[in-house]
Amino acid sequence: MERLESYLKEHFEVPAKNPSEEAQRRWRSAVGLVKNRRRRFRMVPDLDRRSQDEAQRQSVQEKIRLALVVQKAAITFIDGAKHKEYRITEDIIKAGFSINPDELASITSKHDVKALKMHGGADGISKKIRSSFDHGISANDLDTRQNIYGVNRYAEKPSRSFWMFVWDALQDMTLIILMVCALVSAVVGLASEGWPKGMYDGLGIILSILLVVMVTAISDYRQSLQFKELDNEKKKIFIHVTRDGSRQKISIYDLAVGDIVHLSIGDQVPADGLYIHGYSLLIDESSLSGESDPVYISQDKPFILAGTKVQDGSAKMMVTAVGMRTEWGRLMSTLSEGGEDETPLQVKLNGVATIIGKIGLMFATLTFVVLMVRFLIEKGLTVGLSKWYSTDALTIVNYFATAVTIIVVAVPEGLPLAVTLSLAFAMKQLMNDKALVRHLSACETMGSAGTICTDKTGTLTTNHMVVEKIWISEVSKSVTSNNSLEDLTSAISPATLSLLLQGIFENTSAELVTEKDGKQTVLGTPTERAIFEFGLKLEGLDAEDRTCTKVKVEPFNSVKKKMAVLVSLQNGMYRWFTKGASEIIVQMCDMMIDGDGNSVPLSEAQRKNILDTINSFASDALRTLCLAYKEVDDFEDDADSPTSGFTLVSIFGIKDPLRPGVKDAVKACMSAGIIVRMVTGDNINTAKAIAKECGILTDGDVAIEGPEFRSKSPEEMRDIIPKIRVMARSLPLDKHTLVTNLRGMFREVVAVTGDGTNDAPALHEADIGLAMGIAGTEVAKESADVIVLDDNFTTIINVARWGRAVYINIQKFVQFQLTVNIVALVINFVSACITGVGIIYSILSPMPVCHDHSISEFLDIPYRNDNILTLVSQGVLLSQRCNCCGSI
Ligand SMILES: Nc1ncnc2c1ncn2[C@@H]1O[C@H](COP(=O)(O)OP(=O)(O)OP(=O)(O)O)[C@@H](O)[C@H]1O
Ligand SMILES: [Ca+2]
Repeated sequence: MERLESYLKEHFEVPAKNPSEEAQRRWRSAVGLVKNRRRRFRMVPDLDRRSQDEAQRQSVQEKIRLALVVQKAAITFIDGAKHKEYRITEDIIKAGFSINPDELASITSKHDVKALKMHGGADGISKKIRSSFDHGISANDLDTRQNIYGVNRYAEKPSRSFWMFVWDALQDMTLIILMVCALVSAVVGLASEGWPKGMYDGLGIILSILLVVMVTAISDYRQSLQFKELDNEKKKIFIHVTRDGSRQKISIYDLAVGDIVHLSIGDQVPADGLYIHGYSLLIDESSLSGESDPVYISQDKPFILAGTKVQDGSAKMMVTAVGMRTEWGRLMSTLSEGGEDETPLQVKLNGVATIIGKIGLMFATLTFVVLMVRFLIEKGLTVGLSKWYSTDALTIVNYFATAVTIIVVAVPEGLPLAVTLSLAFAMKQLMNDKALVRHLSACETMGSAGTICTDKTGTLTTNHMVVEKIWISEVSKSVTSNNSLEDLTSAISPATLSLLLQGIFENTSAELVTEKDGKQTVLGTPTERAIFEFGLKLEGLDAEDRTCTKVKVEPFNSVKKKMAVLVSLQNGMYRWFTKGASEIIVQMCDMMIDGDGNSVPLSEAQRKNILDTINSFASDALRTLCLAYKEVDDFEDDADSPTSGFTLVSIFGIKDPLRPGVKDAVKACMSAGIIVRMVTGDNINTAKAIAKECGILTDGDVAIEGPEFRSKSPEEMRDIIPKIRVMARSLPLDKHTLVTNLRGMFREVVAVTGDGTNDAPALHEADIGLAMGIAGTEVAKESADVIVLDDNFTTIINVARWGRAVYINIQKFVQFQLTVNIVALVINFVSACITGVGIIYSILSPMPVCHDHSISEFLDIPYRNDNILTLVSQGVLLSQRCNCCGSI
């Protein structure tokens, strides 16, 4: 047993995530006896093909990179470069457009500034494609538009038909041998015993083979449909556009040339386009060109390519090319599906199948030898060995078939596939439970997770934020009802109020939009929406015209934890507004506004008072944000916003209630031995209050702030990490460090949740990365293994449950399958003298049984990372007790 164990360890062990190519090749070559390679390895990637694809992708990338660099150079230096002639066909004119689709596409893909100028810039082009920056396109002529300029889809490989699966199932070596046996048996039988009696044996074998083939093919086919469905689900991406004058969310597949797309941080650009308007838009082109330096996009360099990612900033873009007319489309269509990395369990079971297969082969040979010897002895004793009849040949063929049957029965080909089947089943169920599993192995790994590092905002809380308290010019007020709002407006001077409103409405990334049905809604992140809606409520009481223009915007990101805008005032001055994490903003302030709206120096007592107010808001589990401003005479174009000399305007306390069910989910985790840790960008007191509420933080646990955590030495980290339950004011990098250490120092299996672009490294590093489906950015989703569609912590627990369910069911399945195999083997061998050919056997056997009602119990079953070999021995024991034969 021990030797077997080390054999399995040596050859059949791969890490769950990003296995090395060497490990992947090793186990493949260690798999001996395989009856049907095509089927057995259907679910694992073809490594040669994968490296070919990778090479191809790199060469295409290199071409794009060169094209970009050379084109840029060519346009600057060779001015008179000849342009290809594009014709405007009848169809284009009839549809009311006046630019050729290929020409339009080439302007963006080749960064052709000259051609762009020739067509009158983005403005000129928008007229030629009947779009407008403010209204977008009209949805009425979408079809004509898509007819002429194409649809935003990439050429896909046709999916495999049912008959291809039948063909695959027929590639089984043992089945082929049996078919030959059947033919021989039929021919010889016909010759010696005549029609129809002589046919029976052969026909029997053929029918059984057909049955096995059909059952196999049907199950494989159904599974492939299921995977396809999940695959389509993965590709569903939505994006904001302006169409018919209103902002709406559409699938990227419905995007058409002329659409005005709103891009924000973390988005993947869905089509080629021209930049119209925006703020510090930074684009990461590495997915396309391999070039790792991000580029700033502006009016002078307005070309944005599909497949690139928005690293910072926000912008509006007009689509100029979609689908296969973009470089990205071409790149995507050259790639075949590389295949999903195999899961550790799959690999291990391949090892087990190999061992059993070898035993089976031994038994088969032995059986054949025993049968032959017996036959020869009997023959020698009766008719003598010199006389041979055709019935003898028939007997030998039948013996041979029996031996082959033993192999059919003994090699548990279904074992590795059962993992896939079981995981696929769990994936489907999880899909209904609002978790989209992107990688099969995640489901399996999740079952063994020992730690979950979770976000706070939106995961533990509902993300429906409302401003509940405000502090302004030294008065702190609760503002949940209309009365209290009136109280507020009467307590502060009009000048103060107008400053507050300006700060709210200028310094925001939220937007008031009119939807298709004429309703007005506020778009933006929940925090932004809360403050904006609060502003709207206030404004209703005191309508104020806002007469300043935005000059510069520094969008919010979770590293800086603040955002800033610069507005120009009517008196020729400029004013910076900033808002963000309370402690950070307060540090930047040395003044505050008083009741009359004047800026007065901040005394130490007042500063202390302010910090106390922040803490008291935070202890009520409110999210705190500060708003401040600073007036300046002038500004530099590429300088960042100032970091000192601000005047504090107000502190907001925003309520974000706990999600229902989170408390129970945390409890369930605890009793299952999974530790929940909260890693949040929010204030430590807010974090602590929420953590206590949902049971994550109890007495004796540690809550720490990101900066303090960062400054710890490795030894101190080793001490403190197991105790950390809450990490507040963390940077995305802190999350990454925590995960790396938990995995490295403590060998824990770590699940991590994340939503931001900056969370991507931690999601990637974790054993299981879970991205938020609603609040999460495309970049985060791409690095994750599971997408939590409803952003709910309870869903994460369901993933863990299913992970365990899968493991436990596979345990059961292994036991069952081995019992069947071993019993069949023994019976076949023992009854070697009887030439019965029975091959009615397949993975008909247990479709892993996990029903909804039982799933909740799985977390209660203590998780044991049992060695598969323990299972094998259990299986053997079980088979000794079992006196029924399931297969013959
Ligand atoms: N739009 C915004 N403008 C300015 N400041 C903001 C904005 N959104 C959040 N903040 C501030 O930045 C802080 C950190 O936000 P961050 O996105 O890093 O984490 P989070 O989303 O609050 O927490 P979690 O990591 O739990 O989701 C918040 O606590 C808040 O004070
Ligand atoms: Ca976050």
